[in-house]
Amino acid sequence: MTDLVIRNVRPLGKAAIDIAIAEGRIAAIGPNLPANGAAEEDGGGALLLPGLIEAHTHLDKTLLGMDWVENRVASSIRSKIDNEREMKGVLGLDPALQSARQVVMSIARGTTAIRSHVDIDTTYGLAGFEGVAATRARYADVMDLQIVAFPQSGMMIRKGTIELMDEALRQGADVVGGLDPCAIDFDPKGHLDVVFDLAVKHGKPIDIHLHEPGELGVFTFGLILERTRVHGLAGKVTVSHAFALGMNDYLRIGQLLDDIAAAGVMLMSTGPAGVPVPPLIRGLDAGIAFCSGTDGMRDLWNPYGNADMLQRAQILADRNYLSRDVEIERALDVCTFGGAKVMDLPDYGLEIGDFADLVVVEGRTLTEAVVTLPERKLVLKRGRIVARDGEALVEAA
Ligand SMILES: Nc1ccnc(=O)[nH]1
Repeated sequence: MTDLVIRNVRPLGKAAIDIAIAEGRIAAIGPNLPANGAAEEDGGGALLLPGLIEAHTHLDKTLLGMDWVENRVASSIRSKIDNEREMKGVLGLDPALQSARQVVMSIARGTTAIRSHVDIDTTYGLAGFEGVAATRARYADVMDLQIVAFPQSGMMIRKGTIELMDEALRQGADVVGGLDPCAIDFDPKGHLDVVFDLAVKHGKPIDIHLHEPGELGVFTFGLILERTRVHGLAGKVTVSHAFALGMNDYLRIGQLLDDIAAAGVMLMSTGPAGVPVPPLIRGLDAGIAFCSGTDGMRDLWNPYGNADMLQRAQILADRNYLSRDVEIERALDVCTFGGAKVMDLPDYGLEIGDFADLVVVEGRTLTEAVVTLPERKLVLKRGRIVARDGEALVEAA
């Protein structure tokens, strides 16, 4: 039985058709579909996209909805980590409430799946994980939420963190995180052996923050690729940020991108200004799966971000100096199909049988939508309308 028919939408910019939805999935695609008494929505000739995928953020620590906090921290990663760990307690940040606020903002912007890194450290223990896990349960029918157990303050340099990581994974964290094995943890072999051992023990994928620049990051990449091959984890390992791949040595980086593709390691880039970034088109052409994300937003690291993955596609395209429509569409693809691949989301897409995780936006072409960032007219999760005209239909408080 059909539950909903969305009329006159253009899937990925193609010719206008109707979409029928039944039991949370796309049941039919074609012109003038019968409603058979089901609800109907008029798409008005707008674009139809699969749900946007937020594949890298930090839901546990956004300050959304709280008082403004003046950022006075030095720009080094070490300073940000230490400042944040201290200030979270001072501010009384509540990971369950804060993550709920960002999830609702994401829904309003058309995101239907989120991968969030969540801090695990010896100061707060599993509090962040428990808060975001509560949010994951609360919004389970409107958002796919993956939790990465993330040793933000380091693992080898803070005794007791490994045990907490293990416990978070035992309690249902979905992904094993890691962070700068050399630059923050001062023990690349120790750090990566623990990360890969935890992944094998719990049967979970890996997503490692790698801010390490240049030679240092290239060195760490070698260790990650080696372990990915040895453990047979192709398609299960993501390296986030990967700034080293922006290094100005095209022969070397070209070879490394090919090695990353061959190992089945995936990449996440937010397209930040001011730091080198992995070359998107070269990486995609090498066959690497890319995803993107908002990263930390309105938090103690930086004041920016609005959880809009359409805007993220624009930032990613702009940062990679893309101006041709076909290339800008590839940046959008990273924020839809790329994220779904990295997160291993089943039945994602716009084919019959896929989950009806959908976004309707104005735009003559996909590139125009990336450029103009229209309000999301309709957002559906598993066939249910969860946002309309830019407003989420679920609440945070
Ligand atoms: N970009 C980042 C945000 C939060 N934590 C990190 O380690 N990195």
